[in-house]
Amino acid sequence: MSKLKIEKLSHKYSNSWAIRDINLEIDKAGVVGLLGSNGAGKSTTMNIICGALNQTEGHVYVNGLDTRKQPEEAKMGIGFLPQAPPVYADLTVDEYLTYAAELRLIPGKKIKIAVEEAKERCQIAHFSSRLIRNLSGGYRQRVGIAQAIIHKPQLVVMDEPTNGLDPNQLIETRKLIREIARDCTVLLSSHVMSEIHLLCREVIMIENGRIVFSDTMDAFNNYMKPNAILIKMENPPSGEVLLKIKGITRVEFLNDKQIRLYFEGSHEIAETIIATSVQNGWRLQEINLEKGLLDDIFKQLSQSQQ
Ligand SMILES: Nc1ncnc2c1ncn2[C@@H]1O[C@H](COP(=O)(O)OP(=O)(O)OP(=O)(O)O)[C@@H](O)[C@H]1O
Repeated sequence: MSKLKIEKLSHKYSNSWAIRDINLEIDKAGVVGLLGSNGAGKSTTMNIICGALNQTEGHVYVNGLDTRKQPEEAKMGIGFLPQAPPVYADLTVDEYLTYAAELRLIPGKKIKIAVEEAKERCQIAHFSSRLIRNLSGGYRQRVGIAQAIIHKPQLVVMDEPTNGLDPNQLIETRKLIREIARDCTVLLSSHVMSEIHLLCREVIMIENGRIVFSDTMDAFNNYMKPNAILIKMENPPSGEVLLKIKGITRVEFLNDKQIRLYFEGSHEIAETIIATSVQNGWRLQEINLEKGLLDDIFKQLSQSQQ
């Protein structure tokens, strides 16, 4: 049974759609990244998965349970770290985690042990009686993560968990997330591509409320690399001659002047093609790396990181 299954999920705020027709299924442990620029729809999707927001259309199943029809049972299997950690600054770590355990309906006798275990896993036991307001951002985030795992859920949803952390805190928090994901699925959102690369086994990319990519990290790496080049030559040679250029793996004639060349290796292939064309009088008129949609996505992502 899949840990998380989403079917035709859409959500509308007043009269505009924030997410549209999201479908996905996750059934293994590990970190799954939800990648998208600001406003792409990550938080909306996560809030719906965790029952903090009711969707306009579609279904979410956690461990096979429909989150709208059986919300209490479904929520037993979910831990949630929202974008702003839901901690109370005036409570100590112990007081807050005890409260979180009660909210999660952990039986009274088992609360103490659940709090101790969560503190141990998040390495915050030495701060048990410290007021949360006196913790650094990184440790406050650890307390947020501790409340998300206190009931040992199989699915932990974290909305931009490393946002605003300094470089040291970032490394430590990512390490902790990796450890947590050893025995459960962590669905983590980020608008930072490098973070997704570092942490995730699978990637779901969302733009303008729609999934534009969903596959393994390896497939994502291949998808991100442009591997075709479109050229136009006045006097092109045969395909066999083009295949002799180092790195070219396939030649596709689109018409007698336009050709798509598939290649392996670096983008310097463009320079090789230009030089070879000049030497042989092929009269190259146009040359473009083919990336299509990705250019737009990258532009948006880089803008959102500025
Ligand atoms: N409460 C709201 N009322 C109206 N529109 C909203 C509301 N919350 C989000 N939106 C809009 O829905 C879209 C998706 O927002 P969402 O917060 O889900 O994106 P996100 O990918 O999480 O972005 P960010 O990284 O900035 O949090 C955006 O256009 C946003 O402006």
